[in-house]
Amino acid sequence: MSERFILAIDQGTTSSRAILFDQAGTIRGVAQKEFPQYFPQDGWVLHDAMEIWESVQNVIAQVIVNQGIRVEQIAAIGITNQRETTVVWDRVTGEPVYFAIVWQSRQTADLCEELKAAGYSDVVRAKTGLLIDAYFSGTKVKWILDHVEGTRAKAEQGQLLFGTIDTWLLWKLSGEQVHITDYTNASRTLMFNIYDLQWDDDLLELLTVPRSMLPTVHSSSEIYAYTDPTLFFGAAIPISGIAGDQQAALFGQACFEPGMVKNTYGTGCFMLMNTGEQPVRSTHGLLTTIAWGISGKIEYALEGSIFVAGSAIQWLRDGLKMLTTAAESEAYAQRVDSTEGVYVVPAFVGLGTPYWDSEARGAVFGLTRGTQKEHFVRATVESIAYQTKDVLAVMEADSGISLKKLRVDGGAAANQFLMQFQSDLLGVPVERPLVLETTALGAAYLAGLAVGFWTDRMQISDNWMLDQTFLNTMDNEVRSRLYLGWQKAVFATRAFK
Ligand SMILES: Nc1ncnc2c1ncn2[C@@H]1O[C@H](COP(=O)(O)OP(=O)(O)O)[C@@H](O)[C@H]1O
Ligand SMILES: O=P(O)(O)OC[C@H](O)CO
Repeated sequence: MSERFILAIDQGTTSSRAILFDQAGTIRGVAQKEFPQYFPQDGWVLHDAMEIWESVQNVIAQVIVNQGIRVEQIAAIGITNQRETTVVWDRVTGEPVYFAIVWQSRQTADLCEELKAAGYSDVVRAKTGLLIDAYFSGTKVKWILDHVEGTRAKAEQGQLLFGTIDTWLLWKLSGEQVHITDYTNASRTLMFNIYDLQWDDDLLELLTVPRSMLPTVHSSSEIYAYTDPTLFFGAAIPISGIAGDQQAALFGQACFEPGMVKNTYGTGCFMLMNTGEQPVRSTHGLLTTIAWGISGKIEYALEGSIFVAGSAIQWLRDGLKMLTTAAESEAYAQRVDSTEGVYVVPAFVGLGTPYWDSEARGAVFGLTRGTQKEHFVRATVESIAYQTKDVLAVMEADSGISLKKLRVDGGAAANQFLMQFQSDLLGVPVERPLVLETTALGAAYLAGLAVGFWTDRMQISDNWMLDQTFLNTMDNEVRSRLYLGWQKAVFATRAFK
């Protein structure tokens, strides 16, 4: 019999990918497609949900054709997705009623300030593990119903559906039959109680979101539906794994034991620590979130969220035209020994953990007549590592665990300079696995476990393979001095409003 594969769909903030994995967890085919980003106003970030769906169909077809496999060789499909991004669509026409409001978008910041001023922060945190912030889906749904003509009446009549991107893709892949999400994605909506595992009526009332719009919430690993045979070469393939991309990366990195941590360097940067069956409440701006729910058991994670990481490199490339590719940032950074005191704080859409400051905007400090492009690029790359240090400090404080090593992944983890600087700044080893696409791998594992392609987590842990370890080479004194400069830069950025 011919070899079989799991197909992972990784629907990220800037691109969609379809990746074929074999049983060893090795990548056997990749197709990727970027899609347009829309920035219509300061701090707003939108996608077109139909463009996302088209990009996903495109990469699935491409990977099948390019690898020359038959669809019957795909044992199952796993979906992983940019989280929180909100789509509202008409259940009859299947058409979105508005753009997808992206997780990064600040367009509901005012509404969040109102909710905070009215004293809802504690109740929201107690139920959802989250803070009131424009990042999460709840206020985005309300924004659509409040601003897009005719939508509230339709929603109240049960005509509209809400979904994060996993739900939207499952709906489309299943031939518009199935309206389901998983625990990890539900836990990012601001409407889901992560302790009793239900949509929360009080929060729905607060956000004026009709319950009929919401998907049913399932585990992260089970057969949810089969692909519509009219879509992909006539095949009905089981779709059997769903997780938000950061939780999928935690799974793909085989961080199965409490205390294990991974950091994913993509558009944003997200550090998650597995806390096991015990949800840990943060006092420093970390989020309590569902790591996954499998076979009736929920496991939790602590998360630090950085809104702008790899996208700062895209800004250098597309906005400032300083680079032609993101990868070039490494060579520029290495061409100088330091930034000569330049700091870039890429708070383009505010700051996440631990500051949660919606109003902050990007800033540059320490420019002199001698500042060159190399210093500027290096400072931008370094900002990703500094933000990570901010997050790690509070992660250690809240969990009581001091980090022994950090597992890394995501597109920007390919940057050798960044990884070395990260290890130097944290003072701990940084471990990069052979497969950097751990987000997709995690979704593949979740899908494969549900159909018996893999048997258990032990097999998955055995598949994890090291590519490179980066060891600290920096003096304590230098580290303290550099970090103090960063802290001053953040302070000054936040003061400028
Ligand atoms: N070598 C590199 N150095 C720095 N940044 C990089 C490098 N390669 C990719 N990136 C950045 O990583 C991001 C892409 O990573 P990816 O994991 O695909 O993100 P996402 O899933 O959020 O779309 C982009 O923002 C890009 O600018
Ligand atoms: O697209 P990424 O990989 O930056 O991930 C986005 C996150 O899921 C947002 O919460």
